Amino acid sequence: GARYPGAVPAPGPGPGALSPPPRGGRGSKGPPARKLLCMCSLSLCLTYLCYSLMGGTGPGALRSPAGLRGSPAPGALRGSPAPGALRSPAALRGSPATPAPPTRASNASSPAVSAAGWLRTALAPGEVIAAQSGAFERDPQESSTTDEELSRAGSTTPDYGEKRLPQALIIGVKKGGTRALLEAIRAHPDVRAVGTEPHFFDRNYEKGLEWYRNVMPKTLDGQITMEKTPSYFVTNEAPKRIHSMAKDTKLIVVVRNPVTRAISDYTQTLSKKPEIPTFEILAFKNRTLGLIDASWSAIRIGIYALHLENWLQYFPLSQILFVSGERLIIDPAGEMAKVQDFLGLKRIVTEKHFYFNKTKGFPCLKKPEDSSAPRCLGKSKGRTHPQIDPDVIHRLRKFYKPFNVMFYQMTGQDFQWEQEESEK
Ligand SMILES: Nc1ncnc2c1ncn2[C@@H]1O[C@H](COP(=O)(O)OS(=O)(=O)O)[C@@H](OP(=O)(O)O)[C@H]1O
Repeated sequence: GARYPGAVPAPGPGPGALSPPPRGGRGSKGPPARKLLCMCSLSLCLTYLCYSLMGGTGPGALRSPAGLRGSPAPGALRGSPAPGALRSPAALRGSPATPAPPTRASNASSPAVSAAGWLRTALAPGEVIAAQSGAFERDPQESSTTDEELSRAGSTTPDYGEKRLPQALIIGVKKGGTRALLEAIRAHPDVRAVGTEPHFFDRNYEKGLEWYRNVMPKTLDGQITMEKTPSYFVTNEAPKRIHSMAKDTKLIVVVRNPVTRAISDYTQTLSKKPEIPTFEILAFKNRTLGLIDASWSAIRIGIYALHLENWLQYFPLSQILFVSGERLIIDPAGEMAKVQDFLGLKRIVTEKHFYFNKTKGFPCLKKPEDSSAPRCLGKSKGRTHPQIDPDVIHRLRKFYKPFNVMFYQMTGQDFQWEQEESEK
C-alpha cells in the first residue's frame, strides 16, 4: 500500500522518499491513508484554533482570506492565517477539474523552530566570480527588472527562430534557488530563457501577451522557452492567468526550508536597507506571547501549502515539479535530471557541467569551452546570513511544521526540513 506523508517523515534516502500521490491529481487511497490525512487536517485545525484562542487573533482571521491574499509587502498584512482552512490533502490531490475561482481561507500562526544557517564561505578578497551570462550578475534583488532591461533581454537573442510564449515557468519560491536552477537549465541547448524576471503575471499583466511574447528570446522549433519570476508562486491571480495563457504550461517550484528562506529574504532586504529592525523583531507580533507575524512577507511566503492550494485549483499536480533548494546545492546534477525529465528534455546537463567552488561555497557551472569565465552566481546569491536568536529559530520551526507536513502531503515529497532540526 502507499505510504502517506504525515505518517512518515522517517529518515529516508532524500526528498521524494514518500510515495508520491498519483500524478495527474486523481487517485484512490485506502481507508488507512484517508484516516491519517483526516487526522492531520484535523490537527492543523486544532492547532490553529488553540493558537487563535490563546493569541487572541480570533476566528475572525479565519474569515479574512484577503489578509493573506494580497501581495506580500512587508508589514502590509495583518491577521493570522489558518492552516485548518486549507482543503484536506485528499481533496487537493483530486484533479483540478474545472478551474474555479479560488475560495481559500487564510492560513495561520502556530509557534515554531529551526536552526537554519548554511555555512557560508565568504568570497576571498579580490576573487572574481565572473558571470558568463550577464543575467548572472544582473539578477534583480527585489525583482527590479525594468522595461528597458526586458527589451534588452529580448533583443540580445540571435536573429533566428521565433519569439514564443513560454511553455515552462519557474514560479518560485523567492530565495529558493531559482536563479541557480534557471542558469543550469539554460545550459541545455534545447532551452532558451529570459535572463531577467519579466513579472508578467503579477506586475505587468495589463501590458498583454504580445508584450510578454516580445520579452522572450527567439527559439527554433523544438526548443523550450522559459522564464523565472519567483513572486508568481505567491500571487493569487497568477494560476488563473497562466492557465488562461496555456493550460499545459509546465510549472517548476524550487522550495527551501522556510525558516532559512525567511532569513535569506531578510538578509536581502537588510543588504539594501541596513536600518530595518532585526529579524527577531520583525518575526513576531508579540514576542512574549510567541505570536509569529505571519503577515510579514518573509514569513508568509514560506507557508507553501497555502500558496500551493491556489495553484492546484488550476493545475494538476503532475504539471508542477518541486525542486529541493537544498538538494540543488548538494546535488545539482541530480535535481537537473528530474527537471530535464519533467520538461521532456534529453538529460544533457549532468554532473559534468558542475563543479563545487570552495570559495563561493556553492556549485558553479563549468566554463564553456569558448569562454574563460567560470559561471558562479553573483554576490547576491550566497550572502552571509546574520546570526538569529536560536529561540526565534526554534519558534519559527514550530510555526512552520504543520504547514510543512501539509505541503509534504500535498506534493507527496518529504523535503526533510524537520529532520534538519533534529540533527542540530
Ligand atoms: N549554485 C548556487 N550558487 C549560489 N546560490 C545558490 C546556488 N544554488 C542555490 N543557491 C541559493 O539560491 C539562493 C537565492 O535564491 P534565488 O535565486 O531564488 O533568489 S531570488 O529570489 O531570485 O532573489 C541563495 O540564497 P542565500 O544563500 O540566502 O543568498 C543560495 O543559497
